Amino acid sequence: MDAAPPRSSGSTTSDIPGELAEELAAERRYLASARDALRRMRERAEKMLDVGAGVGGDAYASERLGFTLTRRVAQLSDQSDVPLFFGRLELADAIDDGSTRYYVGRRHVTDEESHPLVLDWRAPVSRAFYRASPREPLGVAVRRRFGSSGGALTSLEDEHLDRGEETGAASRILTDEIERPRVGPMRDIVATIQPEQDELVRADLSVSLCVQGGPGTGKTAVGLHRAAYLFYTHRQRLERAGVLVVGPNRALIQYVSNVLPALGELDAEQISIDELPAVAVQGVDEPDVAALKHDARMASVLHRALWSLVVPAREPLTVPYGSARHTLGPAALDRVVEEVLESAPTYAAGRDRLRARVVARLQRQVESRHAEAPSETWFRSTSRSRPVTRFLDAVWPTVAPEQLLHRLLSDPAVLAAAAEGVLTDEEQRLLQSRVPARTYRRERWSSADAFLIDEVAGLVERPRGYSHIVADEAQDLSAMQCRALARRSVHGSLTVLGDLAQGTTPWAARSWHDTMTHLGRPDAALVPLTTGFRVPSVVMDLANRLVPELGLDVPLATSLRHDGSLRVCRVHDVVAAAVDECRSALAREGSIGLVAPDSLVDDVAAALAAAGLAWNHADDLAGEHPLTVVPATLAKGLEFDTVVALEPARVVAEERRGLNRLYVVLTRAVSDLVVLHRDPLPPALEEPAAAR
Ligand SMILES: Nc1ncnc2c1ncn2[C@@H]1O[C@H](COP(=O)(O)OP(=O)(O)OP(=O)(O)O)[C@@H](O)[C@H]1O
Repeated sequence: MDAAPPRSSGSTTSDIPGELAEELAAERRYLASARDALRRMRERAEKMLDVGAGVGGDAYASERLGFTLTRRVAQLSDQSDVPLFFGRLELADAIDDGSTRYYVGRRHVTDEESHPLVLDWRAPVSRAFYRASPREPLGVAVRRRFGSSGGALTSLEDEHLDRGEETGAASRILTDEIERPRVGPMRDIVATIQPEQDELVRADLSVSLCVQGGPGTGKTAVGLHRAAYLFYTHRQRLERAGVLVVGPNRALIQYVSNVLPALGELDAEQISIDELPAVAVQGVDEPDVAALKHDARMASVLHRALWSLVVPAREPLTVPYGSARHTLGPAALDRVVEEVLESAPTYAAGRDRLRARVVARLQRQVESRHAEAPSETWFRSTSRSRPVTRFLDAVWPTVAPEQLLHRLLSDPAVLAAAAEGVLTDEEQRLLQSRVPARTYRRERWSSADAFLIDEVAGLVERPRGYSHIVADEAQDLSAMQCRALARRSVHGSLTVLGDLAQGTTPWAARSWHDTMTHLGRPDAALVPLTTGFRVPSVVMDLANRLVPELGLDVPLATSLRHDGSLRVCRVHDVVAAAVDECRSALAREGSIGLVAPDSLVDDVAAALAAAGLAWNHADDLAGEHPLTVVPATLAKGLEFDTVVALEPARVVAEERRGLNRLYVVLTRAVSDLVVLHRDPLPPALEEPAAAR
């Protein structure tokens, strides 16, 4: 089919032909009326909140009602910087009478008679806005997209799918959106979600996904929008058990944490992976030790160490009943222990079950010998009695997870018993190479220890679960971290996002199958994303030269962006040149990231201060300055209009996976990348020098 060029209003109103200008004016009036309607919806909700607060009833019910209404009011708040809708659908069968038009926006807006004025982007009808094409129009005759600025409509683009028109990636509105300067935290992409992204966003809750996508292909955006979509579609279930979004560090979480609230979703928990275990981290492991502690084999060692605490009974258990005594011998007690073990409880539940069953046996003894049922009081006091507790402490002792790990890391015999056949002698020595604190309470736990403690805690008691978990930058997760996530996944519904080429931890995945196995979803669909929305082609081409060196099987990302610039400059004084570059970038609009090898950050900071330039730290992206100084190890997931990247060879040299780190560093720029170096470049970046 020959595609006619779609009708478009251009990006400003002044150059719009008369007919389109009139249509734009009509759309603006519609937007104003939708805003009024939203205001009235909010006023009604506020009134209900006032009334709700005065309603009697029990405290819990009124608290729930207050909570629900407060959230409803918050969800109905209008964002003045974005229009209420960004699209319009005209359905094919209704085009003659013009009645079936749907505006697609960030949330439902209805008039007083409950007629829809704007449909939520997640509603089933809205799906066609993202997916319809001339080949598969999904009932759509005309799709209209709106461009906007500061909350006002500034342009529109029509595609007559019924006439074979399709703008696709050439849409001016899409291009404007991806090329806009980045200011402040990450924004939602609801207006321009692409069909292959939409397919992931709308995947059912029962489906777990593993998305392998190159830098800037929208993985983080897809994960967050999927969470928002699932909240909408399975509201009750997700609000009950919750949604967890996990990222690699606080800086990235802070950068993305506004997206869900801006979409009206206030209930997702967003944390960095290190915040998952409830353990204060104060210590640091040597890299070899950390890698070993993150190894999946540690799960077997810990499992064995914990369950080896359950031992055969040595003594009989005797309890009084009036003046009589009732006893269970070791063999009878061991039979009960066996029964409980067979029921595969958690460690803590097993102890409780053992207590209950042993006392039940004693109760039956009483019944048969005294021909009477002991009272409820006898049952309760016997359950808590010293002989029963002493028996449990000997046979199924309580243990704090920290205590168990401390024992393992400090007592060679304990470790040897638990690690036999699993860890080599050398590895066992490595695990005990740090001088332990005298008691477990004084131990300075490392981040890796925290996940070991979490593993034990998960064997002792099931942790709080979530209906859905989104794991970003998942290529960096260790086996033990994956397991920590898996045990919090109530139904196993996961969105796993990452890029093997950006793996920088010593335990980073080399294949998704391993990661998904540790996450408990070995069969999850692996979906590639390869269209980049952040990094301009010229920059992507440079970064892609590193990929063959990484020895990984990943598809290369291509960029939708053909703007932007790249300069690679050899300079005498990298720090001084960086200050100059930042100064001139500060004269332009947009954010600037000065990304330096970690060892150079102090020098850079001192030079910027001496030059009178102010900047944010990488973990404070909400800071007031356009310039942020980013150690290379914190660059992951972030983006800046201009990136000034220093000393690539040093970035490579400072870590085991330095090449992967450099790949991350080189793919942070939205528009311009300036690479400054004095040391020779890593060979992969040396030639061809055409881009210089
Ligand atoms: N469909 C889209 N429309 C507009 N912008 C988009 C779209 N998809 C992604 N983007 C933008 O592209 C940028 C990169 O997206 P995102 O950070 O989600 O990518 P990523 O794959 O997670 O990147 P990385 O691998 O570097 O972490 C963001 O600014 C995001 O808003």
